[in-house]
Amino acid sequence: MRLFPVRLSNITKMLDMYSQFNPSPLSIKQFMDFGQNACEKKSFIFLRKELPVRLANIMKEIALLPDHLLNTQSVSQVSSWYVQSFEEVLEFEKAEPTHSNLEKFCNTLVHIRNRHSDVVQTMAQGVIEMKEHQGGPVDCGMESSIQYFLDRLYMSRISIRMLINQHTILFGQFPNEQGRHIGCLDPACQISSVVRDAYENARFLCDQYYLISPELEITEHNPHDKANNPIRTVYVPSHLYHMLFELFKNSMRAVVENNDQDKCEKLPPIKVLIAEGKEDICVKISDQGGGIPRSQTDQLFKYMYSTAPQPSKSDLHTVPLAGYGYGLPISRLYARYFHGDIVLLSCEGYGTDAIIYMKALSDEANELLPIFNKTSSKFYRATV
Ligand SMILES: CS(=O)(=O)N1CCC(Oc2ccc(-c3c(C(=O)NC[C@H]4CC[C@H](C(=O)O)CC4)noc3-c3cc(Cl)c(O)cc3O)cc2)CC1
Repeated sequence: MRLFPVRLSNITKMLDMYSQFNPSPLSIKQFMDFGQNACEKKSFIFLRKELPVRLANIMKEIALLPDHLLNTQSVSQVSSWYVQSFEEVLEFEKAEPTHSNLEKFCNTLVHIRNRHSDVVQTMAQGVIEMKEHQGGPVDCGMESSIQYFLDRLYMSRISIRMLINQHTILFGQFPNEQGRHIGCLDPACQISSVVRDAYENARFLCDQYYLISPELEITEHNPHDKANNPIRTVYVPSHLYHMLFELFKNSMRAVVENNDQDKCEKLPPIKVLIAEGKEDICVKISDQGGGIPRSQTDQLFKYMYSTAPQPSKSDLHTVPLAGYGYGLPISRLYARYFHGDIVLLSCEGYGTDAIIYMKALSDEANELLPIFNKTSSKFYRATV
């Protein structure tokens, strides 16, 4: 994207200024407390500073990428989206919080969210362009710096979309159609319902492609609740759904492809345990899909996972359980975003357990945000 000198120097100056601030992480409790007595002016005042800070922090890292990645058409496109969005938010830097400006700000956030909707696919395309341009395999130093960068880019993107979604849902066109939800947060998210929802949708794809799918068994364990009511927590249901949908697709692919259906009438079921402790809420997905060697488990979290097919649009209908090679790493980012995690424990020859960890207490579920500083910059210099 060619920028005129005056515009370029202005952006550079503003980037340097805003990237000197550290992003301010919020906890799920803070999102909830604010949302219960939501004030649009306060949200506007906070976001017109916090959004440029988060944008500037990741834009400084985009600028540090190696030229043969940064100069690909796709990564240049992503970079220009960030520049445009950064400039659009800065137009409100000194604006009065009038009704008209608040409405314009909300519309701008919707526009920015839509502009960035294809960042993940476009970055995947950029990595492919870089590999094609290089003509050979990417060395492990380059792969680890790309892994480091993409983890931070997508975590930053998750956090920016969380802030935008909260503001546009709370103060947008339909503020009163939320029921008990506070923005995209559900204060009483029933985990087993999200599990069933994700399972049914993954099963639909599995049946479409393999004409068969494993059954689901759910067990809940909540030692603090004698009545053993369904376990609920304050969370973003769409984040939990994203993680579960990816993990169910992987389990179904392994179970169907690694069980000889001629020999056994039924496929072994996928078993899900939901457990609530004092510190963690865990969702364990256990399958008998044959497992993977311990030496290969880390590979599954790599954005450049070698066997992940790079589907064309048509492929996504014909090979539905495959992804762009980003399903698992991004699912782990969703878990880590609120200080949880996803862990894979595979027993080669038998099957795999995938465990989603979430914080049980909303005041411990703090955003985990990438911060641009000398340490992160050194990482790029060291491995490029
Ligand atoms: C980057 S991504 O997120 O987009 N994505 C990651 C996922 C990948 O697809 C998959 C899916 C399933 C599996 C798989 C196997 C399996 O396949 N075993 C048999 C091979 C074991 C190695 C063996 C070899 O040595 O090469 C060759 C056979 N066994 O256990 C699992 C499994 C994995 C996850 Cl993560 C899980 O949650 C549950 C599971 O049961 C592997 C790969 C698409 C790409």
